[in-house]
Amino acid sequence: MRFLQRPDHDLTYSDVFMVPAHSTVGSRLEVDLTTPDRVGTTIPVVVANMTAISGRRMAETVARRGGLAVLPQDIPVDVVAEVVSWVKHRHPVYDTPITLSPTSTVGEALSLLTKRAHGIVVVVEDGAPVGVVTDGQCQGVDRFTQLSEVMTREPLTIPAGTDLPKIFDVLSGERISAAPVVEGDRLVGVITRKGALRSAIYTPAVNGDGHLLTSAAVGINGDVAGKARALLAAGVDVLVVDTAHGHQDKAVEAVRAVRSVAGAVPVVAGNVVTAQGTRDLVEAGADVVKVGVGPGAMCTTRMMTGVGRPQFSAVEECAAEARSLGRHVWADGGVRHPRDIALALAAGAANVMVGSWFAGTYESAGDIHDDGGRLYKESFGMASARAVKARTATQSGFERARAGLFEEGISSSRMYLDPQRPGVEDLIDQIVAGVRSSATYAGARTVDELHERAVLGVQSSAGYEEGRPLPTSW
Ligand SMILES: NC(=O)C1=CN([C@@H]2O[C@H](COP(=O)(O)OP(=O)(O)OC[C@H]3O[C@@H](n4cnc5c(N)ncnc54)[C@H](OP(=O)(O)O)[C@@H]3O)[C@@H](O)[C@H]2O)C=CC1
Ligand SMILES: Nc1nc2c(ncn2[C@@H]2O[C@H](COP(=O)(O)O)[C@@H](O)[C@H]2O)c(=O)[nH]1
Ligand SMILES: [K+]
Repeated sequence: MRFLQRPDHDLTYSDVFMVPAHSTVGSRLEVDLTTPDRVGTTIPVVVANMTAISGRRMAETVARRGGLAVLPQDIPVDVVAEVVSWVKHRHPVYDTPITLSPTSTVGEALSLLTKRAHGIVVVVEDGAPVGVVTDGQCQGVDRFTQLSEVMTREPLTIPAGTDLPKIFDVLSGERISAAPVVEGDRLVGVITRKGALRSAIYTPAVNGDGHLLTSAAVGINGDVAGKARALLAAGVDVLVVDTAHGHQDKAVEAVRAVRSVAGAVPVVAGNVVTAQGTRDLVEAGADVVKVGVGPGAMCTTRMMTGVGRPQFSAVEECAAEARSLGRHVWADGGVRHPRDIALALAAGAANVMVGSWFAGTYESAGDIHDDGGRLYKESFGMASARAVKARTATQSGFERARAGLFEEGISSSRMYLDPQRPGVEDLIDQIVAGVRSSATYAGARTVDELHERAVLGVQSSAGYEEGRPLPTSW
């Protein structure tokens, strides 16, 4: 990566733009976004380890499209083990169905429909689909109405293994968006028209056994090696050592402890924003260093402490150091648009963490709320009073109150679902389209080539503003 003119101050994503270069890449579909960090992701998207965002549905859905979700350090190990096992038993192509019985109610169906983006409840009897219910069929009827009264009977089903373009055509021909997938008459999944298209374009992130990839975070306090061992025993494929200030002795010790038990499992550690911080974590055993202090949407660190670093420059410096040591970085925080991910990769990141942007999706861990017809989810920072209270639940009242004094995050924010893109896969489509296109503008076929070839400039806020679309006249 090079600058047209290297600036003498630090920059964040909005400060920079990429200049188009001569390209021999004939199509955006020629771009391979497999990440060079060797964790197994086929797109550069990692869901941040935040309690309001990263749970089982997020992990399953994102891994199916080639990304990875990190389960937060606050989730008890036995729950992580259960989630990991569940994710690993999901189908790499078909979505997990929402199932109810013919005597279940419309109210139950409505409360479950927003858990997943595919938009149908499959009504089952003895494991076989006997009906399908959509949101439309639940409107205008009493919430206690039984599903047998509103469902479409003898629904169209797709035999498992059917060719993906054929599924797309069949669903288009029948003018339906989703159908149950069956082996014999047994329900094994759901597929949507968009899902068939996506499965033809994306490659799932899987481990050596072909199971969807999983990851979990461990903090730096307590028995770090013991917790890491337990996570490994649960089948976690990528371990993340997670703390606000990764460049402190305790964090370095924690990385050493995790490395000593991790074997061949990749160890990610952070957060830092300097070359020296990167080097120290690599020397302690990190395969990947997580970069970002203060850019997160839920984060008040910079306002509380004045500490942090504009994210583009932080990623650039840390990535250069990591790459010189044969390692990589994940850019963590501050991503609001697909462009930010392209720019993080241009700066040298191998993968990019997204938190709050994904909070406003069906698949995030929180409950859905309705604000006068606009759906939203509540999100909160992992250093907020709310998260600290949960994390310190086993400590004395005094210790909890003392920990609560050091909050550096928002306890409650509303993340609205975009009606055009309510599912995390909709956002992934947008990200992947943007980043593939960005690579072709740079003449790059891979993530590494994007980094090597990118030419960047620094823009004024007017320059940034010019790039935004204008929905009304001026
Ligand atoms: N990327 C970012 O900008 C930030 C991310 N976070 C996220 O919030 C969550 C909680 O992280 P964290 O607060 O590290 O909690 P942890 O539970 O991981 O504990 C951090 C440990 O480090 C010690 N410590 C020393 N200096 C600091 C410091 N400046 N900030 C925080 N801890 C310090 C703490 O001791 P003591 O409490 O006695 O001081 C404590 O023992 C994590 O998920 C983290 O990623 C939080 C802040 C910034
Ligand atoms: N200072 C804080 N940082 C936080 C907190 N919770 C999460 N985070 C960091 O943000 C990123 C995600 O960034 P986003 O812009 O995509 O939301 C996450 O991975 C953490 O590093 C917090 O309470 N305080
Ligand atoms: K912030």
